[in-house]
Amino acid sequence: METNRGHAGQAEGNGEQEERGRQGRLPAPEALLADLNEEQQRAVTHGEGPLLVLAGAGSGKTRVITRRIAWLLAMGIPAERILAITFTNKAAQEMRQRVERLIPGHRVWIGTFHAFGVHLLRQFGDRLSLSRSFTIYDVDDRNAFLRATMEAARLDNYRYRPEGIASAISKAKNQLRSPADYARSAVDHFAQVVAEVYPLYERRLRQVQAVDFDDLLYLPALLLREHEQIRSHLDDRYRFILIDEYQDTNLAQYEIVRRLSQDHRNLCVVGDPDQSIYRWRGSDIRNILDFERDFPDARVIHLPRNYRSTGAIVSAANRLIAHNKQRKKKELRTENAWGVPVRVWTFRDGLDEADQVVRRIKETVQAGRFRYRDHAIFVRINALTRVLESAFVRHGVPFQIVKGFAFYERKENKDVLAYLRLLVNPQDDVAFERVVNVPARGIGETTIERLRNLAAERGCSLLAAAAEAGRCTTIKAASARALTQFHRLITELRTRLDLPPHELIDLVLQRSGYEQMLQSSEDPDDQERLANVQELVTAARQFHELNPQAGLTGFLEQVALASDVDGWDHEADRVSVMTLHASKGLEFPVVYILAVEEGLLPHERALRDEAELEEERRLCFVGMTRAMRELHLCHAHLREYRGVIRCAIPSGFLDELPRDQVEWHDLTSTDSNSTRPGDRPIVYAPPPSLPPVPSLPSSSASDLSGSRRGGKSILPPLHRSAANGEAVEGLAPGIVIQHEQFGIGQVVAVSGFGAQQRMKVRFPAHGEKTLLVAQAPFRILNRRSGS
Ligand SMILES: Nc1ncnc2c1ncn2[C@@H]1O[C@H](COP(=O)(O)OP(=O)(O)OP(=O)(O)O)[C@@H](O)[C@H]1O
Ligand SMILES: [Mg+2]
Repeated sequence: METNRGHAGQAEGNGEQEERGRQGRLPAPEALLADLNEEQQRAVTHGEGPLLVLAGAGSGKTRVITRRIAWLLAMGIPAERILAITFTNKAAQEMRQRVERLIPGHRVWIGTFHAFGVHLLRQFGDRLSLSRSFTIYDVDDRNAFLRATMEAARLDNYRYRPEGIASAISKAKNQLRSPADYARSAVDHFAQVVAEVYPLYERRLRQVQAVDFDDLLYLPALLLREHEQIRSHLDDRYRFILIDEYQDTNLAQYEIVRRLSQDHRNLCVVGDPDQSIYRWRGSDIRNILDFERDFPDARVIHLPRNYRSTGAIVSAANRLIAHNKQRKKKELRTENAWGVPVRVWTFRDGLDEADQVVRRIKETVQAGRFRYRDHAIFVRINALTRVLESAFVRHGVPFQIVKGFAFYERKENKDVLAYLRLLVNPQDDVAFERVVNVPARGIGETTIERLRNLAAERGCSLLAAAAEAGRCTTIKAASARALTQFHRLITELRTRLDLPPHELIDLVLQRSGYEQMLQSSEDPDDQERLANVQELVTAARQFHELNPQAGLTGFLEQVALASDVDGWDHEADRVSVMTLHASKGLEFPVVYILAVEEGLLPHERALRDEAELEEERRLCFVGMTRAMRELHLCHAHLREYRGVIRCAIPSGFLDELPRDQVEWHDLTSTDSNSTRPGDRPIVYAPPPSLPPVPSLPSSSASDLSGSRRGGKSILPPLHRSAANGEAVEGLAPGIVIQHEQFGIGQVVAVSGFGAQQRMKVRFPAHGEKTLLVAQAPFRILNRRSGS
């Protein structure tokens, strides 16, 4: 019996050295090497000069970084001379703790590139006319700000959406192209519009003392490029630089690294080109492939052995990735046991897939083979988690969906955060506009428009203009009063900036009337919103306890830098659900990858582009190589995606796995869960011209329900509630049903109870119908995703 031998979580070992560290004794340098193989030891003990560790998944690269930090410290290198960069804040936190266990009390700076960027800008931003209290705009803020910039410059009459222009600017920054660089190469009309907007956007951002997310890399790169004194100071300060997941650096990150390791070339990077999955965000795999060209004297170390996964998993992953043409040939090897075969599961539809996977996990846990926390489910896109959520609830299985910043993206929390941002940076016009009339203060859009004009005339912020509103003839007296009151509120609150962040949030909630607004609301959702903003107070308190010196600015910074995986609690005994992208660097005893289907994995975006297809294959490879003991790949015949139910074709990636080593299980018919090792799955070929289901005329929709394979319907039987006259559980607006006569439709309203329960359903081919639930012959097909 396999009893809880695996561990889930951030990969990188928990050897006995760490135990020793916990007991407070500093390990002798050699003790740090005991549980490393020869190549790892060479990497850890490498002296000065550039070092590239190029190695496959699960071969101990992250362990090398952690151990090398400890080694350098044990060799007497002062902590402040070491800089370690990880891919997520979560990974940084883990690494910090692991080093802490080896060398208690160390103070090495370990964080992401973005956090390092903030760190530099808070120190040296003044060289770029940036005050210490600058605001960090997230994507929403940035888009709103760009829109406002275009409106102010009367550039909003083009047919291009601000989001499109914003992402072109983002790309330019990641490639270190200034507005002038961009303008020089702008040929088509879109590029010319971008070239016109980009400098205005930059100028206005600086006026309001804000930076966007890309600036956190772009500006430090400029700083290091243009201020030699600062560059050489930092180069000297960070004598030893270590970077994990180097294959996913972009040009701006690369520039920062290069500039910091010019005089002291003690740069150690580790990575795996087969795991480069952020091309769409500007990552450039060439950074790792060209390392030897950039540093001709670099020492290159390959780690030969995978410690993470069973032989079966390693073999399957090897076979998949071998199909990429743009790669250096390399094979993972492991000395671990072969283990159980990789399994491919075929389901009827996505609902069935979620249901059966969750059920299987529950059975495995009940049988004592693994814990819930040993399991992870990966999906290509977030939208697929919705169906899983209800399956978990139905089966009473504890789970966590790793979408860390969703909490901070809730409207109410963004409102409260906007108040805080405005307190820290009164120039922050985006924050001002967000909260000036929340709660309602009788300040309408016309007033705001006039206030914007006033601010533009005076060349001041909206908040400063608000103080003067009374003197502006175009603003109505009542609105002007409201504006000056708002100005007074913010000014008063600003005098309390010395309070710890959670106390300040409390004060803001009370004084702004925000709490009162939610408390007195009749809307039941507002009670939940109230709970959320109170949770924000808790988050701030916890932050303060851990970082008593960081203050409100530190808290806002943490919020701004939060990424998906940061909210993940790897110690909780829950099944983890996350995107394949978020799974990078982690490991779990049991992994399920859902919806391994054409259009999802590989994503439809990649179907026509060979380079993108290879990136999708790498993404699949990353997911597979997270598994330590068991790997399950799932696909279904029907998949609901973007509110449309489609026939789904198994991913071509499944065909690339070693057929004789993978077990295929077809669960599309209730009586057959037979195992046929070595068999190909029975591929359900959809009729060639089948359009998305909801637009089907009802006759073809019933054809679909009659589709047969092996003599069995591929859909569940019709729900005939007339037979028992009961209300149907789980019926709610948004749910997609199939009616015997009207075909597929979406529920728009449900009313009444028991035998009297009615639902209003919109049928594409028949319009809206109100039906008595207990009488209607229908079945629930699926929830509508994206609703
Ligand atoms: N020498 C070793 N002996 C035993 N276990 C090891 C050794 N080196 C690494 N491991 C273990 O192997 C697993 C993978 O290590 P690690 O996460 O460092 O690999 P990686 O190369 O960083 O993987 P990835 O490419 O997925 O980021 C971890 O559980 C780690 O503890
Ligand atoms: Mg790693």
